[in-house]
Amino acid sequence: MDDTAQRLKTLRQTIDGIDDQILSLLNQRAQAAGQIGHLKTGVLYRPEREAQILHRLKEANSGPLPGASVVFLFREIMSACLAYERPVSVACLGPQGSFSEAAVVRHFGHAAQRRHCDSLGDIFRIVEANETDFAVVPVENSTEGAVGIILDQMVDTPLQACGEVMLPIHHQLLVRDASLPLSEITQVYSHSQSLGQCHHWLDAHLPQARRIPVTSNSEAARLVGNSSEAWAAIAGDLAAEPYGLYAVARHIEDQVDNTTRFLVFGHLVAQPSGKDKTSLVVGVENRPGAIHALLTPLAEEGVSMSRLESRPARTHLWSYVFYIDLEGHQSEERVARVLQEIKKNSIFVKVLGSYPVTVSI
Ligand SMILES: C=C(O[C@@H]1C=C(C(=O)O)C=C[C@H]1O)C(=O)O
Repeated sequence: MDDTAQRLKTLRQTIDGIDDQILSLLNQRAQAAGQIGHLKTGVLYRPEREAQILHRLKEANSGPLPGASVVFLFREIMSACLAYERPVSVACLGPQGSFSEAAVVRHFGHAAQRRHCDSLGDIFRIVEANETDFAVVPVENSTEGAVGIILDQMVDTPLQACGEVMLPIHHQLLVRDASLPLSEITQVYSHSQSLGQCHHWLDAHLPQARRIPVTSNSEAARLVGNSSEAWAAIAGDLAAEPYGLYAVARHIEDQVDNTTRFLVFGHLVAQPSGKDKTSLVVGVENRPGAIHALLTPLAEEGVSMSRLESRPARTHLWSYVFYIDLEGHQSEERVARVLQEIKKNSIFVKVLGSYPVTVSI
């Protein structure tokens, strides 16, 4: 055996020894998590505890593994530990291969059971009826803005927001026959948000193709996979393989840092994690200075606002509701004081929930 072969053998023995230790530790961890599970009632998943674990390990990490890998691996470890007791079930927009599914996996890990819904309209109802533990819904995109149908439903649902997910969105042009020239594509299918996010690329490269909005990107991929027409779909990587499609153009989104923010909804009230956000919907009177009065308490209490979005109220013509994200948990005193003041200056307030900010990877 030459010197290199000997070194390879020794290093592989070292790795085998480390793997044995990791395996034993993982099983010890699953058992400890299981014992905690027996002390709980209801859903075992605790978003604030998971966020604290990920923040702590990311900060404690001295490398050489990057923080993103540490977060990814421990997310999966927690997902597997939870599934050993009982996997969480999560409703998301489907069919298989959607960005919503990618958001579920990014937040809950691969052990989460996914329930794919045909339209965004069904998702809250499924969790409200206890058919799944949670729902993950898209609320805003960095290129296309708010997802209106979800904002409207958030006002009506009794569910609580208990987590957020930031997902980088990269679009691919998917076709059944990889040799099909782009100039021969007659129709391109996708969700309207995604068609909007790729608007400039489509003008430049597929000017002849009709753009057809459908309920989701993966539904677009499914349609194209089932047809022998010269059609294309715009969707993410996950949607290619299940429908027998090939990516003939990659990263066709107009903005390279295109990101969608999702919220997790469930029956669970997330406890403070130390790094939280609170989302609310506020209706104000249509009078001069109403918004100013609404926002003044924030400045006075030093509470930052990370989002302010207006949307027409469906009850009165030309009245608006505002979607506001504040930094902090509603149980923190200064946030509670701000909420009190906002209540005084508005027609109605609905606190959608407080939840840990996404742990970036
Ligand atoms: C073990 C617990 O339950 C679940 C599993 C966790 C884990 O694997 O570390 C963390 C939070 C919960 O989702 C706990 O609450 O501590």
